[in-house]
Amino acid sequence: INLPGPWALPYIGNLLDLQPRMYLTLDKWSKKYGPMCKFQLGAGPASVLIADPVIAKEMLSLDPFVGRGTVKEFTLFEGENIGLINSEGKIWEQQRRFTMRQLRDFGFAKSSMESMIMEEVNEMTERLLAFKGKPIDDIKNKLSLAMVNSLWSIVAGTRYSQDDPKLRDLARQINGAFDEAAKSGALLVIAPWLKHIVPGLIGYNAIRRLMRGLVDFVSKTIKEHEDTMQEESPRDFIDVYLNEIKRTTDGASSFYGADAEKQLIAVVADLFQAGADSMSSILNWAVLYLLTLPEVQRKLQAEIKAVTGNSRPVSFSDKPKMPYTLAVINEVLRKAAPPFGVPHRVLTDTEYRGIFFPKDTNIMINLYYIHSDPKLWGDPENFRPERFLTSDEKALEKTENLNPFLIGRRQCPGETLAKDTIFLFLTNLVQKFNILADPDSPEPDLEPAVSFLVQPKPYQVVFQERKD
Ligand code: HEM
Repeated sequence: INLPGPWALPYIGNLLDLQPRMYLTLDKWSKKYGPMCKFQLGAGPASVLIADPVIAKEMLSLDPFVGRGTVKEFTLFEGENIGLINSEGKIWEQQRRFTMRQLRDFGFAKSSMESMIMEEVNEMTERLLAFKGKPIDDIKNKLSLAMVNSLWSIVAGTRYSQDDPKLRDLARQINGAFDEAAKSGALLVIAPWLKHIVPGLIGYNAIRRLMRGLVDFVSKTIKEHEDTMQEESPRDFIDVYLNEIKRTTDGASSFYGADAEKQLIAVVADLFQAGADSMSSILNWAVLYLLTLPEVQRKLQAEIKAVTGNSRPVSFSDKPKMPYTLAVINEVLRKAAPPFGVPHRVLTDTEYRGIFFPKDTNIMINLYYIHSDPKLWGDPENFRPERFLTSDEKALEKTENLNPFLIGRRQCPGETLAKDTIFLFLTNLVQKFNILADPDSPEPDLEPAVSFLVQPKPYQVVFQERKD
């Protein structure tokens, strides 16, 4: 591939350069080599890093670039590219179209999506009130459980109390899969054959155990649905999906026959793996930023009061009247989106902008670079929600430079749900509480923890009930 890039070692390529914070190395390369550069992950196909929002938008809308780069050891059923995240071609199109329609219409729910999310917000509020203003040291886990629960009630129709061990296990499995990927991913990428020799040492056993646990949990839930569902009144996503399987007579469809239920397991697991951690990480950052920026918090609280009088909870329908709140959420997404998206695979040999991309090339979008490029943002280092507002601060300004959900044909199908959930959680918590630093703890650190994604380091936070 005729592009500039760092010099790569045989077999391991640039993997050693990527430690400990991969996104910082990628940032350095984009600064040095420009909007398109190449590097090498292990002995596999070349990777191309895109650091320009116009090129990203153009490429990701083209058919040859919508494949998915997947390490087969990390897939739910090892090596089977089914479900949503890892599938391609016809299966991907069918499963994605169906899931997006259900997430959008949500016509199958007994109660609306809003009331399901509000139930979680209310439980969270109760739990925070119980601390009576004492510092909390694991807000990450609390948010993560709330997000798993919120997704679970939409997909599987049930919610658990936040103390329920079943829910805790599910959350741990999902978080665990990401952590294992971060810890041992490099070796599995360089030398997947090591799994036959030292499977425990390179994290292979741990990842497969997690995936089996997830499959078991989801399979049991599906079985319970089959035993109790009534075709004419589906209760949740799983019921609607089971109906679709029954209805399908086209033998070529991925909703047909014995394999269809496996697809369902993979789709449900994918919704959790993609949705729970990413939403709770963004909310965790939002809490951390508000804790360090009292001015932003006060302005947010003033807008909430102007719209609701603080005499009722905030609801979806308030959104159009709350541009500052939406700008705060945009600013958190700009700062804390998945730093290099989710990799794509080139499906066929392709020429683009005069450059030849062989089949299987790995494409990564450098969102961290794009979201912190001074040419696009002026003062990217500052947390300044006003950058997303018109000069009178009465409306959101359109921008093509913010792409936390990526863009094009594989764009995140959970975007609306994620934004709505974050909106309801954030506004209703800030309406009830002042989010404060613990005066007895060191000042929180805004540098992300070392991990695969960008997560805040653990910190202490006080939720003080508002009396005003
Ligand atoms: C703030 C929260 C979230 C962020 C920042 C986020 C971001 C992303 C990104 C960057 C991608 C890769 C898109 C691509 O490959 O071009 C993605 C894919 C995906 N996301 Fe999200 N996401 C979030 C929440 C959710 C939620 C709540 C769900 C589920 C309801 C979800 C489900 C998915 C799925 C299934 C995919 C794979 C789509 C495909 O391959 O066609 N995401 N997300």
